[in-house]
Parts: sequence; C-alpha cells; structure tokens
Amino acid sequence: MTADVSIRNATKDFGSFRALNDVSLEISAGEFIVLLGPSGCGKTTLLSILGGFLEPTSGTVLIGGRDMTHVAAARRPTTTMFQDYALFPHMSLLDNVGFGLRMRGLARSERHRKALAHLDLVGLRMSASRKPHELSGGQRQRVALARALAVDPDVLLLDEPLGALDLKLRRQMQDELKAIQRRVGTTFVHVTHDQEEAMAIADRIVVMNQGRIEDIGLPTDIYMRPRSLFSAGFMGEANFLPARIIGAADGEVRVETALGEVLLPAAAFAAAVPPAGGRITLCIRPEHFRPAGGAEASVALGRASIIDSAFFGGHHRCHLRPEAAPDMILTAHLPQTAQPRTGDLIDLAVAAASVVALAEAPASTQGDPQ
Ligand SMILES: Nc1ncnc2c1ncn2[C@@H]1O[C@H](COP(=O)(O)OP(=O)(O)OP(=O)(O)O)[C@@H](O)[C@H]1O
Repeated sequence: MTADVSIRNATKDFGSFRALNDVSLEISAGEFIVLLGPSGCGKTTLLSILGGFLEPTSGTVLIGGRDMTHVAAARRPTTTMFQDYALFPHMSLLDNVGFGLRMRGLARSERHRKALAHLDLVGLRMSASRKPHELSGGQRQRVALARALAVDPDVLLLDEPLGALDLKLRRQMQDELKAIQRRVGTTFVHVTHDQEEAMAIADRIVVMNQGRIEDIGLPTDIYMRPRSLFSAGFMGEANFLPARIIGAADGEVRVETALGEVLLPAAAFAAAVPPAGGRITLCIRPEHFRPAGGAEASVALGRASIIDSAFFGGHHRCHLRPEAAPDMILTAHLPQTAQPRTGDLIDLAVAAASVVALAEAPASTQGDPQ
C-alpha cells in the first residue's frame, strides 16, 4: 500500500519557541521525499507530526485523504524508523522482522512467510536465524528496514537512518534504500542534514530553515535553480555576488556588480525581475566558471589571480581574487587539464545560462556595488 500525504499550514510551538512555522507540503503516493536542513531547522518536528508522536499547535495532516491530525501514532498507516535501530538483541532476525506482525496477531506461519520475504528484500534471507550482534552495522540497518516495511505501512518515515554509518557504508546504503523504495513503492519521507545523501536518494527535496520550507523541487532544480540564498548555499557550494539592477529590455537584464556591468538573460531570475535600483544576488557555482572566449554564451567578469589551488581528481579547486574587487574571494573549479599556479592571472567568465539571480541581499556586504 502507499498513500499521498498532505500537510496544511502546520505550526508547532514549544512554549514561546516556534519550531515549525506554517509549513504546507503535498507528497504524492510512492514518492521518495527528503527533508533536508541544518540541525534544529524543524525536520524531526515535522516527521514527528506526520508519525503522530507530536500534535501540531495548528494545521492539519491528511494521509490517504483522511484527517490524521489528532490520531495516535499506533493508529496511523505510518511506521517510523529511527537512527538507533532498536533491534531486540535476544531475538533472531526472523523474529525481529516478524515482531510487528506478531503484535498485530498474525498466525506464526504467515508471520514467518512475510518476515522471510522482507529479509529477502534486504538480502538477508540466508541469515534469518542469526542474532543482531552477529551482524555488521549496515546489515543491522537493513534488518530494521525489513522490520519497518513488514507491517506494510502506507508511509515510511525515516529519521536520519544512515547517521550512524561510516561514509562508505552510508553511500552504499543510500543506493540500496533507493532501490528498495522503488521495488516496494511505499511513500518514503526521509530526514537528513547531508545534502549529498538528499541528492542521491530523493525524488524531491524539501529544504528547511528555521521552521520553514525554503525550497522544494527535484534535486537538479534545487541545485541549478535554487529559490533562495539559503537553499543555494546549503545545497553545495555557491559564490554570491551582490548586484544592482540597471535596467531590463528585450529579455535581457543589465546589472552592476563589483566586477563590472554584466548582461544576464531574464531567465536567470527565479522570480520577477526587480525594478531598476533593486538589489539582487548572483549565485555562481564553482564549476560554472569558464575560460573566457569559449563557444557558449558567457558573462565576462574580468581578470582574477589564483590565490591557491588543490587537485581533486576531476577538477582543480581554486580560490581567486578578482582584480576589480581585491577584497572578494571566489571559489572556482578549473578543468582537470588546467595547470593552475598561485599568482597566475586568468580571464574569468561564467556560462550565462548557469547564473541564478535572486532578489535577496546577502548577509555580508562584501563586494556590494555602491
Ligand atoms: N520537546 C521540545 N521542547 C522544546 N524545544 C524543542 C522540542 N523538540 C524540539 N525542540 C526545538 O525545536 C527545534 C527544531 O527541532 P528538530 O528536532 O525538529 O530539529 P531538526 O531539524 O530535526 O534537527 P537535528 O538535525 O539536530 O535533529 C530545535 O531548536 C529544538 O531545540
């Protein structure tokens, strides 16, 4: 089974502190949604409201079209998988996975059949009689997933389930989690503060900050077309270049920056182009810098000197100081074949189609055109 989920204007106050602030979110049946954001932004609070462990101060939660706002956790068609898998140490894997089914009164033979099928799903059928302590961390995590899915929830809620695993295992489990979700088709809502994890597994990512949703969309949309400075900065690395609108005409917008005037396509703007004089910020990903004079339409940003560089295999990561704004430092990824040396001067340009213009001033005024 699978179900769609609708959260409408959910707010949660703890005393005078607002942990969740008027959050609305529609999730389609079978979607893999990731709630992404820094510690304390309200991810777990939202997940707990979905799972029935917390009641919202105001707002509603619908699952499969039914109002669940005041329904207890045990009576919801959801299962929550926490970071500490809480497997029963004295029980076999088969009994661990079958535990929820026993609680629901399923006959022993049916319980075993379902538990075995779910151990099979996570590749542990051959280990059914083993105990949790005989397993690796990744295997224990798979057992917890099998146990959560064995009770056929409409929606599986996952609170940082990979948080305790080392990086390599974590990446491997992300692939497995995604593959298993595809096979079972259950709606997954997964919490993490790891943006790479979010990109690896999500159908859609919900970026949260200070109790609010900042951005929502496909991983590629959030990375390539972020809708806020916070979202752009949290999803990977970005250079923020303060700018001021000069004027717009014929689908192009002229803006003034500390690196000179540049002409942007109107499509660079996430929302309506502000009027002349309006302050904006240009977001440029490090990998979008180009050697000037290339074939694609590019925006020239003058010359810059290389402060330092490090080789990352696929690219060189360089810090650059623009000649026109010596107090500014930009981060650029130069091609693998480049041979950047400290002190070298390069002509800076950025692919016009990759610049994102946001109608927000950055927190710092570094490089602000006055
Ligand atoms: N029961 C509570 N009483 C008071 N404040 C709370 C309570 N639960 C959460 N908070 C606060 O609400 C805010 C959001 O907490 P929440 O656990 O949702 O954050 P999170 O995004 O999941 O963070 P993390 O990634 O660290 O788990 C935090 O500032 C937290 O201190």
